[in-house]
Amino acid sequence: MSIDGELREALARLAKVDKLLVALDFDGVVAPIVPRAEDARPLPATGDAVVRLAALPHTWTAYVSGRSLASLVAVASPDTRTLLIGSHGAEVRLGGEEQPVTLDPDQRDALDILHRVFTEIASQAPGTWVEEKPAGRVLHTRQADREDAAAAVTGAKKLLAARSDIFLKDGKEVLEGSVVHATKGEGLAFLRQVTEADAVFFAGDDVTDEDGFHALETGDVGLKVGDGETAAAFRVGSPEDVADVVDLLARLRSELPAQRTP
Ligand SMILES: O=P(O)(O)OC[C@H]1O[C@H](O[C@H]2O[C@H](CO)[C@@H](O)[C@H](O)[C@H]2O)[C@H](O)[C@@H](O)[C@@H]1O
Repeated sequence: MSIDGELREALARLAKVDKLLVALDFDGVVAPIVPRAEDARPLPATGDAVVRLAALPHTWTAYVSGRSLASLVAVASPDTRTLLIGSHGAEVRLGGEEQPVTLDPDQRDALDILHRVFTEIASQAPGTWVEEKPAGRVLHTRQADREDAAAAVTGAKKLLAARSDIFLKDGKEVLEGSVVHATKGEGLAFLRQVTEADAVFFAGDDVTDEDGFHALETGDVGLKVGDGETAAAFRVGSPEDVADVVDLLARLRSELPAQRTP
């Protein structure tokens, strides 16, 4: 892909900041969307650029994902330098050290109810299935007939409408439910704080990534992948394009004289 001039300029500016955080959503950004969640894998070019960035001084890389940490680690195989935000902000791994989510008794009861509703719906809608996370459940509909998928999501939302302790989010052919209120915006703000980054690059493709784009500040760069409304300043079409962008950022930053000596 030829990278648009304004995006190229923004990357060149970003590459020069003292402390840089490069944060990427996983599914649909680092890894192309696939029918089965467990089959998603990073594009090699993106994974390689992330490793090169993480090796540079004053440069942090992060995956900011809706997946549970366990699922993210299984599919992304990140090295321990890459910071991880899982479950849309509810789980954190810094330097290989996990800060797992803990649930109180009321949240555990709510998770049981969420599990029962989603599994009951999935048992009646062929092609749907339920993914388990420490603080939530995901009703996957990608492999279902479109009418069955829509009916399953509508039915689940109706059954959970009165629950103020279960937070629902629409995603790409999924309905996510969580008993912990967390957003990628909070996840990014936390990473900005712990890394003391002077600027942040964030790329995302889904509606839940908009919380991340809204958390960006002056001097940051937001990159939307694919179609749909966005608060990001820049847009590319596909994960393959993201690979080109992250590779360019890694090259620009590694070419700076200050980056050559750790
Ligand atoms: O925030 P992300 O890293 O993008 O995670 C969002 C959800 O991603 C996964 O589901 C999505 O990707 C699957 C594999 O490509 C696809 O089959 C599914 O339809 C997508 O919605 C993951 O399974 C969820 O837990 C994440 O929340």
